[in-house]
Amino acid sequence: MTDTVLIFDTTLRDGEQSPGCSMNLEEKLKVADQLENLGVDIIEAGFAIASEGDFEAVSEVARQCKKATVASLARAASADIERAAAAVKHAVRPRIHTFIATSPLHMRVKLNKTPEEVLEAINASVSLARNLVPDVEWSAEDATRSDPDFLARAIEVAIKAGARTINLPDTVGYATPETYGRMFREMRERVPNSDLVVFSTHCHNDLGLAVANTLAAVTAGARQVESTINGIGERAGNAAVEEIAMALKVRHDVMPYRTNVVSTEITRASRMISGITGFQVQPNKAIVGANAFAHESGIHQDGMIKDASTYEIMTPESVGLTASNLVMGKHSGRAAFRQKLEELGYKLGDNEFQDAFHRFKALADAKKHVYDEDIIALVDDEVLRGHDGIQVKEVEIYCGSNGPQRAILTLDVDGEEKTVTSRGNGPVDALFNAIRVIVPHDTSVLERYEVHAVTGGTDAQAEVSVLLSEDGRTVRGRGAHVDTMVASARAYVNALNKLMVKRGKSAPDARIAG
Ligand SMILES: CC(=O)SCCNC(=O)CCNC(=O)[C@H](O)C(C)(C)COP(=O)(O)OP(=O)(O)OC[C@H]1O[C@@H](n2cnc3c(N)ncnc32)[C@H](O)[C@@H]1OP(=O)(O)O
Ligand SMILES: CC(C)C(=O)C(=O)O
Repeated sequence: MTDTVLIFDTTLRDGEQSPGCSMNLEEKLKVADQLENLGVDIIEAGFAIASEGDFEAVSEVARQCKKATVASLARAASADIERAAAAVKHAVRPRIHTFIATSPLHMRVKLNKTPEEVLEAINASVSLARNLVPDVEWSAEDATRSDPDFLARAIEVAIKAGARTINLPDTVGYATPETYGRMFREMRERVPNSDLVVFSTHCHNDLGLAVANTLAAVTAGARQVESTINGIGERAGNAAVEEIAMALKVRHDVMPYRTNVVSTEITRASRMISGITGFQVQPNKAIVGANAFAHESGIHQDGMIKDASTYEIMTPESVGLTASNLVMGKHSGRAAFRQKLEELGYKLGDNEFQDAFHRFKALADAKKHVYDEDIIALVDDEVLRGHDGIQVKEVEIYCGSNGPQRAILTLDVDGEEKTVTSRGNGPVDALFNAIRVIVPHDTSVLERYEVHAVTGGTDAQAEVSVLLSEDGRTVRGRGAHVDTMVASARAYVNALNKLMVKRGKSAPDARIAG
């Protein structure tokens, strides 16, 4: 059996299922490009039948990818499978990933099917998919709560119908490393012809065990792992690609398997995803958290000075973090800024770079020290709104103890500038009221508004995060600026742009006030 573990990245499908985590086409193409740089083997680009937008995204990712296999998810339904086939057909290596639940609960309550009907559906769906593409993956949704005897029969049917990859998801994050590993061993042993297929993991993190379960299954013979950058995904998320790849690299002594991941691209990928989705990585997150290579206490610092291996089991460089001696300030030029961005894991296009550089200069004028965290916030902010149809042009706020507070706001709505003055119960309320006047969106609700300082000091940049919901859809927006009110306007408008995309309309629709 091969020692190579294939990485199936589902950031663009399961990752995008995180509430508030939608990506537009341009962002998905950018992520797919970085996933190829990272060396993932398979990119699940979406669920083609879900919407026109998903179909277009899968099709365009399929056209763009040069090395990776591109997959689309599909239910056990002919319309889903045909749509998936049409979307992936331009890929160098197309794959259809079809699934159906096999647990008694899901079959009875959700699918309203008998086990025999589910077996028929597996046979029909995998056979149809195999007629359309040579590479078919079949998943037993909720495998870990399925009856092992039935699961074995279902896998046998899928293999007979032509599936090349058999994925056994822990859909609700219920497994433990022992039970998950045992399931793989048992299925590999008892299902006929199981040596002809690749077994795959797909772990959710409801109990914080997603990576541990994934690794247990690899030890038990799985050779494909489904995972996402930063572990984003439905509910508590999926197993994190970066954690799996580094665990296999660092503990090769006890897990003698390899992946094709280029580990030095990890930081870049992680920052790109948090920048695009607005999901910040928790500081103590393994591998990519801000504190993953930080040492604060004296004994640790003493050890680090003597020999870094006293407290570091991998080098920051191995995950793409490079120590910098570039001090950035208002006298820095483009060359230093470009170098700094590279060190921080960013690769920007020419226009993005120029815009980011101008904003960096403005920031350096306003702020005494420009720290790496400032540049990260600034660039993430730039990446976020490069494609937005609605842009914040000017913000003026009148506030203080003698209300009512007032905001004068100018937005650019698809090339046309609109200015309004609004009042509110505090400056943020006044500002958001002004946005609502220019772009009416009465059906959406502001669920959350959060502010945090990027660095210490009273001249620190504020990073604002906003969660808007409408008809069960949630979107998250982020904005950063030395002025908290400007950051707030940028965050709200960023969320609003995403909401427009989710509604499937272009930003400046008929509902925009004159
Ligand atoms: C575990 C996972 O992550 S699975 C992937 C989850 N991702 C998503 O659902 C995101 C995209 N989903 C969507 O856009 C929509 O749910 C769609 C387009 C797929 C379907 O939309 P709708 O037709 O309106 O159906 P709806 O979402 O209300 O219900 C799902 C239907 O699919 C059925 N279904 C669920 N899984 C499967 C399956 N694997 N095979 C066949 N049918 C299935 C359900 O039983 C239900 O059927 P019913 O309407 O006859 O009761
Ligand atoms: C469709 C499958 C692979 C899935 O996402 C899950 O079971 O969590």
